[in-house]
Amino acid sequence: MHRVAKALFPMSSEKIFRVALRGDGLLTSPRWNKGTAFTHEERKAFGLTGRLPSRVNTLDEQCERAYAQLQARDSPIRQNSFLQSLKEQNWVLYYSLLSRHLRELTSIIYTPTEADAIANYSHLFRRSEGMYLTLPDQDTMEEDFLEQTRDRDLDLIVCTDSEAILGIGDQGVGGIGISTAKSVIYTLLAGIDPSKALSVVFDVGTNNQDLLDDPLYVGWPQRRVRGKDYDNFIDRFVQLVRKYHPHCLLHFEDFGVTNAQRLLEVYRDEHSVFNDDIQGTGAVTLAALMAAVGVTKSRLADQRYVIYGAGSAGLGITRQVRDAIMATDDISREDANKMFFLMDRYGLVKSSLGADKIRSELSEFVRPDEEWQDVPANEKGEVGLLEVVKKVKPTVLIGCSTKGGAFTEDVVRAMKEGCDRPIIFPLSNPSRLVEVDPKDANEWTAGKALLATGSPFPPAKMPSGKDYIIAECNNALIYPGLGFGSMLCQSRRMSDSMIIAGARRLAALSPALEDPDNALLPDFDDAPRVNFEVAVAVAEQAFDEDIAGVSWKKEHTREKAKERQWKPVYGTYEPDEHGGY
Ligand SMILES: NC(=O)C1=CN([C@@H]2O[C@H](COP(=O)(O)OP(=O)(O)OC[C@H]3O[C@@H](n4cnc5c(N)ncnc54)[C@H](O)[C@@H]3O)[C@@H](O)[C@H]2O)C=CC1
Ligand SMILES: CC(=O)C(=O)O
Ligand SMILES: [Mg+2]
Repeated sequence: MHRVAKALFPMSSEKIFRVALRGDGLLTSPRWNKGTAFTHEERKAFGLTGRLPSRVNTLDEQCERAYAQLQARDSPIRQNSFLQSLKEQNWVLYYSLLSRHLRELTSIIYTPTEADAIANYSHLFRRSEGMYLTLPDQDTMEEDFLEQTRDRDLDLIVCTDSEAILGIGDQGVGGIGISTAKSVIYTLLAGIDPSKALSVVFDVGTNNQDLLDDPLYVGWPQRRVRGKDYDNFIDRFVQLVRKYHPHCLLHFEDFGVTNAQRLLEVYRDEHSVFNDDIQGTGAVTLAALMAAVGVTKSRLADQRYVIYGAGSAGLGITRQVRDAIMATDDISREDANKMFFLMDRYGLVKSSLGADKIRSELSEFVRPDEEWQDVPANEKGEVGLLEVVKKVKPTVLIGCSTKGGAFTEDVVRAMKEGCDRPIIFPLSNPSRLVEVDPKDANEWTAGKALLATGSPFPPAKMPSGKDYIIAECNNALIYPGLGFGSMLCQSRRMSDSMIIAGARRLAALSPALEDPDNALLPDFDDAPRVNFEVAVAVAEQAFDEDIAGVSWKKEHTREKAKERQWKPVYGTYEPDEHGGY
């Protein structure tokens, strides 16, 4: 989208804009459209008088009407479509409505409902929502990129190759829906100006046979391209971002497990890149664990960790927590690694499984076979979760396996036998894939489990009759702040210490600090404040490490962050005689 209007003052605090659009052009621009909120003076000045009914509405009234229209949609997926179309009409109204019903509507535009919207993308398709880069068209990538980004000052690009979407696997071109949803969350929770964000899908084919067989599938109907051709395609794009938008944060979302960590390692020293499933999930889980060990009055280093599902999220969490243990408790990497027991679809990650099953990235965490000789295994020599729990007596059990119900009653009860306050985080999304319903885990542990989930769940009842609020340990509670902090200070990269600083700030806001029976993490309704605090901590850390790229000083971080935030409020428009820019 080309810029057609300019703010007289910086975007966040200004109220007056000179706008070059008129008539239908203005009404069909989601960035500038106000619908019935255009004043009579504006209607005259911009050729809108005959295009709108007479009454001028306030934003409050518009939100009230839109909310009633939304509620008339009888299913979450229809509500998702309604909100998608509202976004295409009027950004201020869309974001204002979401902000007013944050918890309720986040579940519609993000997990769990967005997973269904993505799975049905080709059937729900109405219009473009970002940049579709298809592998066979790569020779025109630079032209296509400039077509959409020329004259735009981008702060953020969210991209996906759609191989591991939200726990529902390979979704081909429909994965653009996760790029846009994550980008919306950046605006909603961190105030990123939506006109400075771009959503991208890399369509490198799909191995989802249902999509390949679907005549209405709108993506490139070929099997996934891998290897050098894939790497070159992604690299072309990253180099374009570096060339034209050197300060823009490049956020990777839902890449497959064979590419996610690898790409992060390749690019993280070159540019400010961030992998949300690895780093965002690692950070929010670290914060929840810090809060949980606060409740049990122990240290991260005192725990025994079973991580069930050793993919991007599982390994990201493991490394993040391991690094925090090393940094906090002066423990060697080798000793810290020994605290973790990783599991995947073939059971415990142990040495006899061999390189065909164990990805090289897991090598630090492979358990020696000798340790498991006395433990029952199946005919393939695989050790299951119940056996691992009985032997290890974990104090922490984290699920990111996409295996709904994997934490069975036997497993949870066995864990409770080994420790008084089991810390159980079934993090898989969407809700139907959760490893254990938190209500059950609470019941099987007589209310002793400290719980957090990836998608929203209703409170569980404690034996006292009090509600136990299930913390939503979703990376959305932290990634917008991590990203905003990095954009704000234009850090050359997103360092591990910046991420740990963000996690510490989030943990310091835990309601469980006030009362151990409270939720481990702040309520999602508080996510904007929380992400703001995270952003400030992250940017301040970048100054401390001397990787901030701005000329202002560290002590101005908070005020700069406030100034920079985009808010969904209408300004006053004046015609721009000179055609804007
Ligand atoms: N709460 C949050 O903020 C986040 C939650 N997630 C969720 O975590 C889950 C995994 O996501 P990613 O790590 O990105 O995917 P991934 O595909 O990288 O990892 C999944 C891992 O689980 C393993 N797995 C599959 N079936 C299994 C089984 N039956 N038993 C044990 N392991 C099994 C896979 O082999 C793979 O290694 C998804 O449901 C995703 O939605 C992911 C990122 C953030
Ligand atoms: C939350 C998220 O990033 C995921 O489920 O993949
Ligand atoms: Mg994700």
